[in-house]
Amino acid sequence: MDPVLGIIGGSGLYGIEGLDGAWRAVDTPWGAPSDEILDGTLGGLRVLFLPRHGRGHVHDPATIPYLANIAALKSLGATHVVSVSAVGSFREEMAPGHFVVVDQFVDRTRGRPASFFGTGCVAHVSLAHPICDTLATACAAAAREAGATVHEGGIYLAMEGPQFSSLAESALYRAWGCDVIGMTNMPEARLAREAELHYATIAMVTDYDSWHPDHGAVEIAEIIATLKANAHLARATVAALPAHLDASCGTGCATALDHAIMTAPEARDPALIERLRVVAGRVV
Ligand SMILES: CSC[C@H]1O[C@H](OP(=O)(O)O)[C@H](O)[C@@H]1O
Ligand SMILES: Nc1ncnc2[nH]cnc12
Repeated sequence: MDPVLGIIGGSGLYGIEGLDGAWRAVDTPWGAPSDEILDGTLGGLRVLFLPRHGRGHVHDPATIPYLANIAALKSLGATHVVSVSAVGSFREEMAPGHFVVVDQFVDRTRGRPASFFGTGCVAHVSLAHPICDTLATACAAAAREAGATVHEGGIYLAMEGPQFSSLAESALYRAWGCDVIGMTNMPEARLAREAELHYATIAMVTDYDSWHPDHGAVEIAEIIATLKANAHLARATVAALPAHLDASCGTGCATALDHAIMTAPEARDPALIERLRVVAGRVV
């Protein structure tokens, strides 16, 4: 099966230059995604682009329709999903303007729907390695080719927001060993794994969060300025990605549901099973 690349564009990335295609409205059993999806071709590969916050930045981190976003990409045939996200940094060496291809998450979000499964069909997928190793390698190679300074590996702390962290929280997350902070990659990564999609994140550092003694509080103006200054790198990275995509996977993303469903076939809720066909049709 040829790979189909879904790209979820975060803050500052609401379109993709050079992606020839059409915006398509998609509906899912979990409602509409954040926006229409740009379905087109880039570098000979089918690419599906979805602006996470919607064009014009309409959705806040807590109310982004994460389930619909992942279901919509899956229903259009995505096999891989790359998140492009703005983050704050907890490390001096991960400076504003740098890209971090993260490999782990700590999830501090609260109350966001975080699973396609539930009463009537219970499933437990592994999230020990939430990032697809092969896809992350491709992201790092593409970002380097684009001319970005790239850090391979890093722990992304997903906070609830929408306010930025307090100084005490920032110091605590840093002491925990986290590397970058954002508000959106959870539950997105959980849902991508449940939908058996290869998922990776290119985190673009926009600021030093609030722990840094030489920098003041996080200001949105600083973040937007850094995003604008590095937009060309994000665009060039996305353009370079198709050539680096490798359909192989050592993480087991595409078979994540093989032994995950606990509910006996005769005890399953037919209505939930019907909805699940969109994301888990291989096993339900
Ligand atoms: C514009 S700063 C805060 C905002 O940016 C990040 O979103 P995304 O991952 O979609 O780029 C961060 O998580 C916040 O939602
Ligand atoms: N410092 C920060 N905290 C949370 N999300 C962010 N996105 C960009 N910078 C951030």
